[in-house]
Amino acid sequence: MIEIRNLTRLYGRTAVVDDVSLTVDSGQLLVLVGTSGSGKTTLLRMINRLVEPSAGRVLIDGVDTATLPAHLLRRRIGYAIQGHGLFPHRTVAQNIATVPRLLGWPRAQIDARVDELLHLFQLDPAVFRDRMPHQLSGGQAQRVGVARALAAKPDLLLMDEPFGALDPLIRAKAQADLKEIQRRLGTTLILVTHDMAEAVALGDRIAVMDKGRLLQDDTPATILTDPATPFVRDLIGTSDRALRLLSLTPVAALATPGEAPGPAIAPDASGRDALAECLWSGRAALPVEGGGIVTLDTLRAQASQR
Ligand SMILES: Nc1ncnc2c1ncn2[C@@H]1O[C@H](COP(=O)(O)OP(=O)(O)OP(=O)(O)O)[C@@H](O)[C@H]1O
Repeated sequence: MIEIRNLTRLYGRTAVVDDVSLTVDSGQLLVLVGTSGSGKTTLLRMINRLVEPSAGRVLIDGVDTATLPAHLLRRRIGYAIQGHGLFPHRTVAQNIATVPRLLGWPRAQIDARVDELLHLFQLDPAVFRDRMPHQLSGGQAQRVGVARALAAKPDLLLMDEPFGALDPLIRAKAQADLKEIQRRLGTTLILVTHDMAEAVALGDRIAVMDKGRLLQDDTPATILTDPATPFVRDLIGTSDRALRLLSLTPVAALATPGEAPGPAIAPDASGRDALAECLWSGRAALPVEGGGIVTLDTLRAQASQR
């Protein structure tokens, strides 16, 4: 569990992070959103002490991080940034191996871990192990950056706009992969993004910042239906909030008894997918694989402010 207590960072007399308190449970994915310059990166970097707080504390599993040497703390916390930050003169394998080597893992264990991660990110080790960063595409480099952050199996992973440079298709795939990996490994994850769709797709919780202050910290559904301030409402955007809300719910949770004609939809598709299929095929109800139907009426009720 991460407990951020009254964290403040001053530059000169300006508080760029201003008395922020937040708790992130183990295994949770918290997304930090906010306008440019609102203090997201500074808050993130105070957690691994790349930036020292001016006031306040960070506790990881009850231990005050100020009591640990900063370089040891950073080896325990994965950190991935936009533009990947790979070491340009080291191979992909050497980049991924950075923290395990610092931690003194045996050679064979490091090699096995590098291959495991390359497979996980769909990069064939035979092809990519010995490549240099300049021989990678932007998307490949970014995946290697995330693999490096995960290498030593950190319990906590901090990510700052990790998918910023990816095209929309690869980005959606990378998001799905990350969520799956995070669930499987039970990693606690704090991720900064500008992209509200990404925040809604990934976050167990979304924390909204403005001018160094935390405005709201809630589930995506509550942020969408009950924004705490006009700023939060504007940030999440009002035009497609109904669709975002639908994207949060799997069809299985919307199914009701009954029968409907036409091809069935998968139970793990989202309500948004179901709506799109209804509109596209001109149907008012779809059968759900495994039983039941999802109707336009149910989708309409789900998509409105409750
Ligand atoms: N080393 C520094 N010295 C002085 N001011 C700084 C320093 N680092 C950050 N700031 C200021 O602190 C504020 C918050 O910056 P921060 O990078 O945390 O914001 P952000 O929300 O991550 O922004 P973005 O979304 O644009 O990355 C900005 O106004 C920035 O100019």
